[in-house]
Amino acid sequence: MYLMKDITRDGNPVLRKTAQDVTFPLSTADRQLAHDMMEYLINSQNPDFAQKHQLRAGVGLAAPQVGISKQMAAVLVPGPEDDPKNYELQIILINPVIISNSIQQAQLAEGEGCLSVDKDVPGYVPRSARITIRYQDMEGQTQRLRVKNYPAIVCQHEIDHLHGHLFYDHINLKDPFAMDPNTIIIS
Ligand SMILES: CNC(=O)c1cccc(C)c1Nc1nc(N2CCN(c3ccccc3Cl)CC2)nc(N2CSC[C@H]2C(=O)NC)n1
Ligand code: NI
Repeated sequence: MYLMKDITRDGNPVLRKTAQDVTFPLSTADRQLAHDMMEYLINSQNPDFAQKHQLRAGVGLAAPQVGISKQMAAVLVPGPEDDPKNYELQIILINPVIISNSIQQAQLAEGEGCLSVDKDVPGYVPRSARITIRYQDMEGQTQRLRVKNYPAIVCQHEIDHLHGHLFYDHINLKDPFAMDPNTIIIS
């Protein structure tokens, strides 16, 4: 079970490296990694458990954030407020590649946070509103996933981690809240 002490923080070089491809069949360690990352997200989204263990809530976690420079990320986007466990997206992405993306952009109304970045970095993080991801599943089967809006933003944030990018790399430092008219604002 991961705790916040297991999460690498900005400044650790592992967060700025391109992670290594995962090979198949998955090793026991790789399977455990996938399980533990998803388990962290589930635990972090449980207010009582998160409070008890002082976990920051997240909807995505990439292997470099637990110090493992491998192309693997977990995404857990809750369902609606009244039924959060009816997840909008629950997936382990292995060797993910964004193979197409919309010109249309989207950004979170309140900017982005990251478990590996302790400071708040205000500003819009413009991303593609819709993307198609080619990835391998736990059995090594190549899959394609089309996502849009919030799940798309989360997937892009996590895939960025696999290439050594952090969310604030995308903030317009001259005008962090620059409003591009045809960018979808997601709240
Ligand atoms: C929708 N709220 C906003 O956007 C947002 C709103 C305000 C400020 C910021 C700064 C925001 N930004 C932001 N908020 C989140 N969380 C909101 C709370 N939530 C959560 C919290 C408690 C229980 C269950 C859950 Cl689910 C967990 C996720 N997550 C991300 N990111 C950027 S993409 C990867 C993802 C991530 O997991 N970061 C750790 N950004
Ligand atoms: Ni992050």
